Amino acid sequence: MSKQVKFKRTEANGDLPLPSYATPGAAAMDLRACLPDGAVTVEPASLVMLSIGFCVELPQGTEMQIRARSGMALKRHLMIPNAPGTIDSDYRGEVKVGLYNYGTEPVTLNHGDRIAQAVVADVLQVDCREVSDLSDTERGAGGFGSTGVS
Ligand SMILES: O=c1ccn([C@H]2C[C@H](O)[C@@H](COP(=O)(O)OP(=O)(O)OP(=O)(O)O)O2)c(=O)[nH]1
Ligand SMILES: [Mg+2]
Repeated sequence: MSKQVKFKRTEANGDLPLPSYATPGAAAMDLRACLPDGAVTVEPASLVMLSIGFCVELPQGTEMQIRARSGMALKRHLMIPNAPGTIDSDYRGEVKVGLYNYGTEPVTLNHGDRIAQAVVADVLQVDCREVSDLSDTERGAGGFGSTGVS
């Protein structure tokens, strides 16, 4: 059985449907903008924080990742600066999406527009232990392109 995520509607959200998966195989559920005043315009080089109209309760051991929808990011020039946004399993506040307009034109968003998508994923919370030596590997300390380009 799939895990359950609880959504609590905010006072400002009278009508938005629950986030949902657009297709049976979708990895992420779409999140809509809750804009009680109807619309918001994001000016170039400006950031808006939009509510999705719900608070969430995630199962312990999971997180929600707030990711850009490709069309929003690549065609409408609205990116999520803190991508992926992290929703902790113990967070009970309103889920918000930050959108930054990196284009040159203002972008208007309307109430109910699908502004982002959310993946719920398992997470490991580990014990952090300090040591004086780490195990040897073929890579060692090589990184940042050390294995070549092509
Ligand atoms: O895009 C986001 C990112 C975060 N949050 C909420 C849920 C998350 O559980 C909480 C804290 O987020 P994060 O850990 O990324 O922020 P922080 O700067 O580390 O703040 P804190 O000290 O509260 O953890 O803020 C959102 O609503 N949207
Ligand atoms: Mg944090």
